[in-house]
Amino acid sequence: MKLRFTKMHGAGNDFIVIDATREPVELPPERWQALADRHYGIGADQILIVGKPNDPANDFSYRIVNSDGSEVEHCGNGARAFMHFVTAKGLTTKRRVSVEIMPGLITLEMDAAGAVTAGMGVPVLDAARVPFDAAGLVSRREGELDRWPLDLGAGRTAEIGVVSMGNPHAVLRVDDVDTAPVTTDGPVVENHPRFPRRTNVGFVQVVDEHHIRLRVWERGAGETLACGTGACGAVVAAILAGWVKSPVRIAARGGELSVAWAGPGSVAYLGGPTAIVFEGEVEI
Ligand SMILES: N[C@@H](CCC[C@H](N)C(=O)O)C(=O)O
Repeated sequence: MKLRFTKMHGAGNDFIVIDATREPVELPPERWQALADRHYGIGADQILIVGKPNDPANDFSYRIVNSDGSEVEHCGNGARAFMHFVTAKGLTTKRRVSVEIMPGLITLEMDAAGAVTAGMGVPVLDAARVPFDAAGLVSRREGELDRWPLDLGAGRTAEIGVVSMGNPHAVLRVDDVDTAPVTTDGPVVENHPRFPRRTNVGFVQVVDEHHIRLRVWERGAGETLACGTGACGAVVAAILAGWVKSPVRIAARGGELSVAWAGPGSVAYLGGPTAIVFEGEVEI
């Protein structure tokens, strides 16, 4: 059987997008993993499955699968690419759509010039709900941010903030993202036993009060060229700590994102580029 797909990216975070609005598409995790493989498959950081809403009051539903085959809660660049996709494919003529994802509803908006802003939901700041197991740890409070000492083994400790954007994020401040231990400490933090659902790991360099540089080691995908929920998690942590003020420009390796957040209890908004790269058909 053949499956039609669209290859997209958002600031270099790349996706296989599948239209499952007419008929559902279900594959086992190892098949998704094979499609995302960069040598034997199409290649992608995530697979986005566009579906019909469960509640007819909403416009769409949307599932996200990491390149390791794990299904996850949220994907910020994916959400922006999603809006671009449903518009380009004529699945909607609306400029603003409500989309069901695992943690709840998100709202995506496209302006007349085609730029998409994703309402990413209200960040969860309670460590236990990230989820992060802080039992027995004492945090160092910086502004409104708890910075937790995380044991990395071999006598090393990283100081992390934790935020959930629906999916979990650990945020570390570094002096220079170019020399940060993203590919070595990233997987250690991702799989740390204090994160029962694993975590995404953001390494933040503050450039000035409206500008950060960011590299993200993504749960289930490794380092990506940009991460939208990672950008939101990093900006939320950085605002709480008093390092930056909203709105914030995020320089990622694959392009520039922007995040605006008015503070605890408010929705975070994500902007940035998206593109369709090619269309294809694959045997499944
Ligand atoms: N690239 C994404 C995040 C995708 C999910 C993440 N790897 C997770 O496991 O939570 C983004 O743009 O947010």
